[in-house]
Amino acid sequence: MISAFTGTQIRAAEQPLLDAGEGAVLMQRAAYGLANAVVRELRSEGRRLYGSSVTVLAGKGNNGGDGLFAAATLARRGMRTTAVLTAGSAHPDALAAFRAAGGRVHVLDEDNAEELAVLIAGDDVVIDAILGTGARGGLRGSAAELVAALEELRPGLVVACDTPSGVDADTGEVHWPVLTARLTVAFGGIKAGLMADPGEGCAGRVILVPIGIEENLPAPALRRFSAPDLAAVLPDPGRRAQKYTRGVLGVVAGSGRYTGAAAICVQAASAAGTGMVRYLGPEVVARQVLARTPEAIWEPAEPGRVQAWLLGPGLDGVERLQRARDVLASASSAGQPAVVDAGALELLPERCPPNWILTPHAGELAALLGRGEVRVTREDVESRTVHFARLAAEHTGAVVLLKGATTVVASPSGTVFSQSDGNPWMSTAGSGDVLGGIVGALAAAYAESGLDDHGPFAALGIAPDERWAAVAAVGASIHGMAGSAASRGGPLTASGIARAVPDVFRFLGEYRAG
Ligand SMILES: NC(=O)C1=CN([C@@H]2O[C@H](COP(=O)(O)OP(=O)(O)OC[C@H]3O[C@@H](n4cnc5c(N)ncnc54)[C@H](O)[C@@H]3O)[C@@H](O)[C@H]2O)[C@@H](O)CC1
Ligand SMILES: Nc1ncnc2c1ncn2[C@@H]1O[C@H](COP(=O)(O)OP(=O)(O)O)[C@@H](O)[C@H]1O
Ligand SMILES: [K+]
Repeated sequence: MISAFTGTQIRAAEQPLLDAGEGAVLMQRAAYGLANAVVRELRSEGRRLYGSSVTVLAGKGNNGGDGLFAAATLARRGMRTTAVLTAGSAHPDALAAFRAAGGRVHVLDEDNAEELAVLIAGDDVVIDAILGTGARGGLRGSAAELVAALEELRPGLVVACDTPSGVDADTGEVHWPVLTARLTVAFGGIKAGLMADPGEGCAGRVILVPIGIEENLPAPALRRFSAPDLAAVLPDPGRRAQKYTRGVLGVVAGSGRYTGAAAICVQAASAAGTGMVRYLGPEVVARQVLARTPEAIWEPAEPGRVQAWLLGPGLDGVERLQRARDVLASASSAGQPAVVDAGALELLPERCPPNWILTPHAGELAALLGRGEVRVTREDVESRTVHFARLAAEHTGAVVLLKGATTVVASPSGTVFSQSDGNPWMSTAGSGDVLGGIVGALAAAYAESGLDDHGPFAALGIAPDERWAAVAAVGASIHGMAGSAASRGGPLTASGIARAVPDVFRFLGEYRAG
C-alpha cells in the first residue's frame, strides 16, 4: 500500500532525530534527494545538466533550506543557479552553501515580483521551496504575486520541494495561488495532501525520498492501493467455484427516462466478474439491459437470493423509488451490503449499516450533507474532499466514496483511502454507472468471504472496520485503470470503460502470477 501522512505526523517522527542533534543531517538527505530527482528528470528528457538553468524560490524556513542546499549541489554539477528569497531572509547555512557554490541571489520585494517572474520563466527548472509543512495558510503579498505571475507564464520544469507551497499538507486543501508542479519530491513520507484533491492536481508526479525518520512514523492518515496490492486482493474464483459462490448482485436501476444507466451498470457488473446479475426494473428497461447483457436475469416479481445490491443509477419515478426503498429496508435487516448511487442516495435512512457504500459526486455529497443540516455547496465539497467525505461517513454510518479526478473513500471509522488511476476523459455521462457496477460486483464477491481475518485484506493489514472502504477503493481503482485502458489518450464512452474491465483483471492476474 502507498501510505501518506499529515505534516504533523511527519514532524513528530522527525522530532527524536532533531532532539538528538540530527537536524542538519536530515536536511542534507532531503536536499540530496531533491537534487538527484531534478538531475534524473532533466536526463529523462534528454537534456544536459551542464549549462541548464535552475531557480530556487526559497522561503525563510527549513523548506527553503532544503531548496537552497539542493540548488548548491546542482550548481556544483554545472547548472546555472539563481535563488529568489521570498521572505527577505533564508536558512543561514543553506544560503551560505548556495553562495559558496556560485549561486546568484535576488531578494523579492514589493516592486520586483513581475520582473522576477519573467526572468524565472525562462529557466529550465524552477524549484518551489517557499513553504513546507510549517506553512500556516497560503502565500501572501509579494510571494503570492510572484507565483501568480509565474504560473501565467507557464515556466519550465517545476519541482515542488516536499509539497507545492499553498497546498495544505494534511488535507489537500489549496490556498491559491499555487505553482503547479510537474514533480513533487516528498521527504520522509508522502504528505496526505498530495493524494487528495484539489492538492493532488497541483503536485504532479510524487516521489518519496527516505531521510531516516521512517521507523518513527505512525499509522498512515491515508492509504492507496497500488497494482501489487490490487493483484493480491482481487477475487480469484477457486477450482470449485460456481456462480452462486462468486456472488450474485441485485440491481435496482433505470427508469423509462434513463434506460441507459441501468444497461451500463449491469454491463459493468457483469464485466467485473459477478457470478450473476439479477435486474429488478420495468420491462421497457429490462429489454435494453438484456439486449446489452443477455447473461443478466430479469426479475419482474420477488427476486431470487443475492449477496449484495446496487441501487440508484438512472432511478426515477415514485413507483421505482418505493421499490428501491423497500429493497434498502430488506438489505438492512438481512445485513446485506449495498452500493447506493445517484437517485437512491435520497432514500437513505438516517443511519446506514457500515457495509453500505455510498457513491456520490461532489454535488450529491453536498445534497446528502444538507439533509443532515450541513449547508455546503458543490464547490465547498470540491475544495475540501477528505473533510466532507469523512463528515458524511460519520453522519451516515456508511462508507462514502466521493468521486472525482482523485476518488476519496472514507469509512465510518475514520480511515481514508484515495485512488487516482483514471483520466479526465472519464468525466463523461454514464462513467459513474460503470463505477457503481464494478463496486457492486466486488461487494457481491466479497460479501460472504474475503473480508474475514484470513482474507487478502487482512493480509494487507487492513482492519475489519476499514474493509468495506477498502473494497470501494479497489473498485475506484479498477474503474480508473479501465478508463485509462479505454482512453489511451483519447475520448472514451462509458460502455468502453465497461468493456475494458476484464483486461484490467487480466493485467492484474498476470501481475499476481509474477
Ligand atoms: N524539521 C526538519 O529538520 C526537517 C525539515 N525538512 C523540511 O522543512 C520543512 C518544514 O520546515 P519549517 O518548519 O521551517 O517550515 P516551512 O519551511 O514550511 O516554513 C516555515 C516558515 O515560514 C513562515 N510561514 C508559515 N506560513 C507562512 C505563510 N503562509 N506565508 C509566509 N510565511 C509563512 C513561518 O513563520 C516560518 O518562518 C519541511 O516541509 C521539509 O521541507 C527537511 O529538511 C527534513 C528535516
Ligand atoms: N477529471 C477526471 N479524472 C478522472 N476521473 C474522473 C474525472 N472526472 C470524473 N471522473 C470519474 O468519472 C466518474 C463520473 O461519475 P458521475 O459524476 O457519477 O457521472 P455520471 O452520473 O454521468 O455517470 C467518476 O467515477 C469519477 O471519479
Ligand atoms: K514547497
